[in-house]
Amino acid sequence: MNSSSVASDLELPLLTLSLGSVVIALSVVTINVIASLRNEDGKLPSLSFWTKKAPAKQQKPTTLEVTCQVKTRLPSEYSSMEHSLLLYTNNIDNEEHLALVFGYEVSEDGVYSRSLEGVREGESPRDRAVRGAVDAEKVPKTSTKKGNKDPLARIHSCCFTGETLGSVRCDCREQLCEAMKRMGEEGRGVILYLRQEGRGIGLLEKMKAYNLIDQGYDTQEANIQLGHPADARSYEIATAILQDLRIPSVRLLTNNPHKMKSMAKDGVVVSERVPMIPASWSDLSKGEFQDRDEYLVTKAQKMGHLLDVPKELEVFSTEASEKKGSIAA
Ligand SMILES: Nc1nc2c(ncn2[C@@H]2O[C@H](COP(=O)(O)OP(=O)(O)OP(=O)(O)O)[C@@H](O)[C@H]2O)c(=O)[nH]1
Repeated sequence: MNSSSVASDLELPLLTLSLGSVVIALSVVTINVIASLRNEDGKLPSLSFWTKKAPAKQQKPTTLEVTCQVKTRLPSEYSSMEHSLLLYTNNIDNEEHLALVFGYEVSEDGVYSRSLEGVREGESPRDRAVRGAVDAEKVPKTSTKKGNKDPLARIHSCCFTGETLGSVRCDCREQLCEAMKRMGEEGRGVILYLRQEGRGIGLLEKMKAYNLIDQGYDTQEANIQLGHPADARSYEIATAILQDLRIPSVRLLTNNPHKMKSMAKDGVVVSERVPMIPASWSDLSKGEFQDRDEYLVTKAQKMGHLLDVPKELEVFSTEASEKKGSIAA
């Protein structure tokens, strides 16, 4: 027997041995994997589990798109003029944001929604009427820039407690009514009614914030105590809606400088800021204050709102911290 035949005699059992170990190792791994897949009742997952594809990663769209889905005429007791209520959807959030347009007009230089009035394939005249669009042949083919005074605009975040329930913890209802009244008087204007309850933190968290306010925190501190930013809103949807409405430039009804900066950044010109001064602040001599006065003082003194605080209300800047002190103790 030569040395090479001894080597080949040894190689075969060694190879068989290693293949055997690999097979055993693979079986142990398979048994463990199957065991880990069993449900609590010991059964293996159904066929759909094995055939299900991994969920595609949700890509956030890079370009914001807003679409007006429907428009309707709305006479309101808050204004001398009826307005058009437009409901928008978008590709960034699932909210139905709204625009209240005073002086909606489908004409070459009018304010109207491009996305609503645009001709959609296969739709009948009735379909157009149901979603509130004019007859397709009435939509202008060209457009010219309006030369008139810029329309009033307001970006308004919704407030269920103030607007629906009449809460006086804030001035939201007064601001909405005032904006509608002024736009009715001018015969033009647009309110962008954004579904951003509680400065973007939602009703549940806003109600918790109210309880903290009742314990002595102010409106800004309450948000922060709950782990939220003082203001969680952004306004790019408002700008996109204005662009859809062919409004390049506005007179913005606001005391909030962040809204103005945001408009300008996204390409809408704010040619003028029209302040919103609470009606009750014109005469505080009776010394009758409401919760919202303290709220507005905080906005002016801590959140950058452009409001001159009357001297009668300066008491609120120190009172809150004293109350908090007593809670901490
Ligand atoms: N988190 C929180 N939200 C509040 C409180 N009070 C009112 N809000 C919300 O604040 C928002 C008020 O929005 P706006 O009136 O549009 O905004 P603003 O920042 O006051 O700016 P201008 O009114 O334009 O000057 C609404 O979403 C309300 O629900 C509060 O104490 N805490």
